[in-house]
Amino acid sequence: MASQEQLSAIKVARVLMVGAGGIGCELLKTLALSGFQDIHIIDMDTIEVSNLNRQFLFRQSHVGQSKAKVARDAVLRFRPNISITSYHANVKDSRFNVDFFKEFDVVLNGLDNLDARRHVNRLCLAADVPLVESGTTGFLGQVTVHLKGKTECYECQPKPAPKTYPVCTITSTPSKFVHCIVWAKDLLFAKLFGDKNQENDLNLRSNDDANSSEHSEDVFECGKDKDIEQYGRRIYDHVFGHNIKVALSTEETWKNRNKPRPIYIKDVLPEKLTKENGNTKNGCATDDVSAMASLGLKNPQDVWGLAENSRVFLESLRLFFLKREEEIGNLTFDKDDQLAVEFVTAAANIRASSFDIPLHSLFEAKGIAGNIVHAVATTNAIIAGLIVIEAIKVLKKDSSNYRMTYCLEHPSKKLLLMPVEPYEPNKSCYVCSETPLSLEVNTHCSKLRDFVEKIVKAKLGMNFPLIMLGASILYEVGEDLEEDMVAIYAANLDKALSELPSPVTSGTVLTIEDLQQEFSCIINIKHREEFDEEKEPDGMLLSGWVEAPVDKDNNKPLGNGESTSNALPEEIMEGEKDVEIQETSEGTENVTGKKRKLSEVSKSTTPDHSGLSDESRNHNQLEKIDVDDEDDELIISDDWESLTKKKRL
Ligand SMILES: Nc1ncnc2c1ncn2[C@@H]1O[C@H](COP(=O)(O)OP(=O)(O)OP(=O)(O)O)[C@@H](O)[C@H]1O
Ligand SMILES: [Zn+2]
Repeated sequence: MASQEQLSAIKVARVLMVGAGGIGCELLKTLALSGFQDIHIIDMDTIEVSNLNRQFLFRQSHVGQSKAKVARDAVLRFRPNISITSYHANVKDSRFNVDFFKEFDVVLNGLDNLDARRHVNRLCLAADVPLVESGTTGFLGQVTVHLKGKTECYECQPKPAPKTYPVCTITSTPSKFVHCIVWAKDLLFAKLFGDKNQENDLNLRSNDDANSSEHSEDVFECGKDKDIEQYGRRIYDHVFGHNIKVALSTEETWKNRNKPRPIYIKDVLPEKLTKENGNTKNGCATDDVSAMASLGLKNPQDVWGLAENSRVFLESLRLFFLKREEEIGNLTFDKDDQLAVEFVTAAANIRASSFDIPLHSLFEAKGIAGNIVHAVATTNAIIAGLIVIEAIKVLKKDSSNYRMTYCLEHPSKKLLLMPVEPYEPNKSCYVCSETPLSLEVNTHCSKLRDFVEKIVKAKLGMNFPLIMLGASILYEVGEDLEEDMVAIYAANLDKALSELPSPVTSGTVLTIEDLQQEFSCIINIKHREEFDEEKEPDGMLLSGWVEAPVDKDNNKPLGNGESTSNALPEEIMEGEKDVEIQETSEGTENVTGKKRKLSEVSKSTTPDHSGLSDESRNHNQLEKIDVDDEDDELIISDDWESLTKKKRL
C-alpha cells in the first residue's frame, strides 16, 4: 500500500507522457489507477486496426481518431475527476519547447523510435526534468531513469546504428531477400510514388547506359492519356529486364557471383491483366484498395510464384494510379498501407527471382519491410507498471532506490525482472557532457547539404540546426528568418565545405546548436581525401561518443517499441550461449579487452564491487554477455548487481 508521503507526491505531480501506443495505453491506465491527477499526453498518431489487439483503450469505432485523445477519453470514463490533457501532435513540434517541459515534474516515454527519444532526452536535460524511458520488443523490455547530472542520460551510451546496406548491394548485387525488400521500398516504391525531387539511386547502373534514350529517366513518367497497365509493363521491363541486362554487361561484377537473369513481362504474363481478369477494373472501394483482393488472393502467408508476383506488381501499381492518384508524389512506405506492402512484396520477389534468392510470402515480406517484432501486451503492461514505480521514486526524490529494470525473455531462477542501479553520467557523452566530436570529410567534395543531412540531422538528431564557425553563421533553420538570410543559407547548402564564405577545412572547429532542444555540440573537422564507398557510404566519418559498432551478423530487426537505450541488457536478454564478459577500455572504438567468463568474474568480485575497477564496471564496457539457460547460477548470482553496478548515486 502506498505511504502517505507517496500519495501526496502522486497527487500534486504534473506528468508528461510521450506516446499513447502499446506502452502508453497501459501506462495511462496505471497512472490513473495509481492516483495521478494531472497527466498530459502527446501522441502524433491516429488509431489503426492493427493497434486494437493490444492498445486496449481503443475500439474499432476509434480507428482513424487521435490516439492521445481517445486514450484520454477512455480513462476519464473510469477516473472522471482527474485532469488529462491530450495533444495530437509530434513531440518535436516547436510548441513543446524547454519552457513547456519545465512545467512537468517527470516525463515518461512510451515511444517507438530513436529520433523522438533523443529529442525528448535533450529537452529533459535542458529543462532539468527527470525522464523515465522505456521500450519493449516482444518479450523483452526495459525501463531506465535519467536525471541530469546524476544518472546517465539516454544518449550516454552509443546506440547501435540502424542497419544500413552498401548502395551497390542494393542497386546491383543483392544476396539476401532483405536486400530486395530495401530495393523495392526505398528505391522503386520511392521512385514511383514518392517525392520526385528526392535523390534516388534506382537507376544508378542504367544511367551509365547513356546511349539508350528509351531507357532514360522518362521511363518513369506516366503520360496523361495513360494506359496504366501498359505503363506498369514498361516499368517492369525497365527495372527487372533492362537494368539487369545492363548490370550483366559489367563482367567484373559477376566474376565471383551468380549472374542474375533479366525478366521481361511478356515472358511471364504474355496477356494483359485487365483483359484476362475482368474484375480488376472496378475491383474495390477507394478506402479498401488491395491488389490481393482484386486478384482473389486470400492468404498472406502463401508464397506466390513469379507469375503471381508479377500480377500483384501490375495490379498494385495500377490501383495506385486508379484509386490513389492524388497521393502519388507524397507517399512514403508504410507497413500499415496494404497496397504499398503488396507492391513492395511483389517487386522484392520478382527481383529475388532474378537473383535466385528464395521468395517470401506477403506476411514475411511485411515483417521484414516494417521491421516488425510482434508486440506482446503483457510485456507492455509489466513495463508500464515499472515506469510508474520509478516515477514515484523520482517524485519522492528517493534516488538511492532508483533502478533500471530489464524484463527478460527466459527467467533464470524464476526471476523475470532484473533491476540494476543506474549509472552516473558518462563524461564522454557529447549530449550531456559537451565532449567534442570529430568528423573526417573531404572538405573539397562534400557539400554543406551532405553535412546537414547526413551528420547534423541523421547522426546528431537535430531539427532546427544552427551551424557556426567562430562568429559566422554558415547555416540556420528557423521559422522567423529574414528572406535574404534564407537565400544565403540555401546557396551555402550547395557549396563544398571548403568553398563556403567562411571555409571549412582541416582543423576547423564547428559549433552546432539546436535552438529548440537547447543543445549544442562541437565538431573538429579533419580533411580526408578518400572514403571506402562500401564501408563509409556517407563519404564522412563521425567519431566520438555517437554510435555503437554494428554487429554485422546480428541483423535482427528493431521492434516497434524497442528502446535501444542500454547495451548491457540486450545481450543478456538475447543470449543463449556461453556467458562471457568482454572488458574493454574507455570508448567505443576500443573493444580489444580480454574476455572472462561471468562465473570467473563473479568469483573475483567481492560484495563491495572491488573485483572490477571503476572503468570496467562501466556497463558500456560489458560488450557481450550471453546467457546459458542450462547454467542458471551464472546469471542470477548474488553478485549480479555488483557486476553491473558502476557507481552508486
Ligand atoms: N515524434 C513523436 N511524437 C509523438 N508521438 C510519437 C512520436 N514518435 C512516436 N510516437 C508515438 O509513440 C507510440 C509508440 O507506440 P507503439 O510502439 O505501440 O507503436 P504503434 O505505432 O502504436 O504500434 P505499431 O508500430 O506496432 O503499429 C505511437 O503511438 C506513436 O504515434
Ligand atoms: Zn549523456
